[in-house]
Amino acid sequence: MLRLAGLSRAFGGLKVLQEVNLDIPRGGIFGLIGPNGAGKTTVFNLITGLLEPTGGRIEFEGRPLAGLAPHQITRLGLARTFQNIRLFKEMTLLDNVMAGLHARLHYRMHDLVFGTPRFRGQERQARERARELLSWVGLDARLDDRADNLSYGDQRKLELARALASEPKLLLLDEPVAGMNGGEKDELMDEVRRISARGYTIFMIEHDMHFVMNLCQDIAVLNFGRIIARGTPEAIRNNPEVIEAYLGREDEEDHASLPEARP
Ligand SMILES: Nc1ncnc2c1ncn2[C@@H]1O[C@H](COP(=O)(O)OP(=O)(O)OP(=O)(O)O)[C@@H](O)[C@H]1O
Repeated sequence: MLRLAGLSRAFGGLKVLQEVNLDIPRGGIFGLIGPNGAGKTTVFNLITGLLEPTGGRIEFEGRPLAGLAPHQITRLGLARTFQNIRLFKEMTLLDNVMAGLHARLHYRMHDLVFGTPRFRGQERQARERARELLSWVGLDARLDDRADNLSYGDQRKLELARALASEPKLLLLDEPVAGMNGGEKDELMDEVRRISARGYTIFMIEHDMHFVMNLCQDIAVLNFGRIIARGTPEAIRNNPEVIEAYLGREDEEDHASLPEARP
């Protein structure tokens, strides 16, 4: 579904990604892990058109993404959440998700200004869909709350609902459980599983090993801008090069081990 071929990116003399090759098949939940600064977010920024590669190419469903603007890439069916939450904080939950849906609506300025039946019909449908998406992440009881009244964990869930509003085929999640407590992580794990079961392909970057190892069937490891391993959670956990990448860095206190997945 998504192919990265010889993908490279440098910032000045700093080679952040070096000839990354990665094929992400349709369906399932794919994880990209790696120590801080390995280049993971840069991979997402290249895929979503926020950055241009300095080498190599990206194809989505066989179509090269080179030269496309981020909104054009979104229209092809690719959506993402960000490591640093980006919500409309003073707007309600419903309006935040509706904002994501508007990219897909088909009315003209005329319809909007005059409140035509076409406009009203589409708005009604959008509101229903927004409600449904909020229920997928367990926030449907708080439709009219302001986004900034949510806990940090719930703001992340709202971001996920908003990303789903663009009807993506592939959903990129950048550290979805960062800042969440244990209970929130477990809830999100169930919600991501259910979203995946609805037919969305999911590609996540995540530092929380328990979350990644339990959720992803297929994991790649990035270290210093190169893919050093790819495989099942079991294979990744036992890969000596991966263990070395994590254990070999003293600044990685919270990532210093690859814990066993809970059954
Ligand atoms: N716009 C930029 N300009 C210059 N350097 C950058 C830029 N974006 C990223 N970098 C550098 O590229 C390297 C990789 O960063 P990136 O954010 O992709 O890593 P990461 O694996 O996502 O890290 P983390 O797990 O900490 O989020 C870092 O050394 C970072 O400082």
